[in-house]
Amino acid sequence: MKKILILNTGGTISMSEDHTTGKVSPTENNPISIGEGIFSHIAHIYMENLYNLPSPHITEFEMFELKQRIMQAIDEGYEGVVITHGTDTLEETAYYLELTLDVEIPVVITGAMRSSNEIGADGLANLRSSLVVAVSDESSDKGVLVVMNDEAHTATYVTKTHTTNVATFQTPTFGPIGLVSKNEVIYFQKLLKEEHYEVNSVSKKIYLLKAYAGMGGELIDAIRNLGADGLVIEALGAGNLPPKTVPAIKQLLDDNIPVVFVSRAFNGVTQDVYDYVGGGKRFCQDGVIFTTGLSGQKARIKLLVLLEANIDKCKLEELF
Ligand SMILES: NC(=O)C[C@H](N)C(=O)O
Repeated sequence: MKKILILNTGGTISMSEDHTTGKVSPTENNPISIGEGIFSHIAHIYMENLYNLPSPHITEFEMFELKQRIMQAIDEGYEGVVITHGTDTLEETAYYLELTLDVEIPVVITGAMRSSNEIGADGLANLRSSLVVAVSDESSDKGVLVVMNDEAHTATYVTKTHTTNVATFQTPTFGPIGLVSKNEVIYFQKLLKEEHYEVNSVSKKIYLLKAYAGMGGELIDAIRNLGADGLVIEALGAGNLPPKTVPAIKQLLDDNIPVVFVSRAFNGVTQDVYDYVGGGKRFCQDGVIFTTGLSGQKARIKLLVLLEANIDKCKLEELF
């Protein structure tokens, strides 16, 4: 049997509901800890409580420490790692690990939409599926995987699509890459591109803004005044912004602060098509970086990782 490390970081999977008030909160004894015993037929399991944080409390510091802990786990001879995490920011941690870990062993991240003592609680079921994925030899070249609701998704493209539904994690453009049955995972697809960067610090300030009709440049100016290292904007359509934002964007670019556009639309990629004031064509000529299919939160993680890895700013465009 394989030796698997489970790293708990918190989230609903580690919480319980107070049946009288309906409040859901972290408990002293992590309810997921019984998984070590009940799944001992799947793997030799070792469980560690790294944190007990709701995922809105997770920052780049915890992501970095988690990455370091996984690298240490490889030296300790673990053959797979399963991370339990709150679902709100799970996709960001997953993508951070995807970009910063260059490892052969399966790394799987999971969570739950219902706390441990709610009817239909999904935490243990997701943990079981994650262990099935982590012990499979076929999982080793698939990058960091998000396993929820009997599906395996790539960290790069998966996103939380529903506030409460257990089928919340989806990959909008092409679906899950694998399905988990009782005893095995079956893969149907694989990511074409893998990229890894060496990160040894947590120091950059990257901001994320969403565009809207009538938007001006005030927030963009404020972000520049905060000493931003980079800005990601969820732009309109294929990559356009209202005209009043143009001077503020130009100022950022003049100051050599990278600006990345994703689309606020749910599907599709950004493209420099429109040649009007605020149109994507002009922003692209000015030096704004356009992304291919990443969401705002993922593009933010990528810009953060690239800058922490000291990638030359003139290379950023080709890496997006
Ligand atoms: N389902 C969950 O885990 C949501 C919770 N608020 C968290 O992200 O910690």
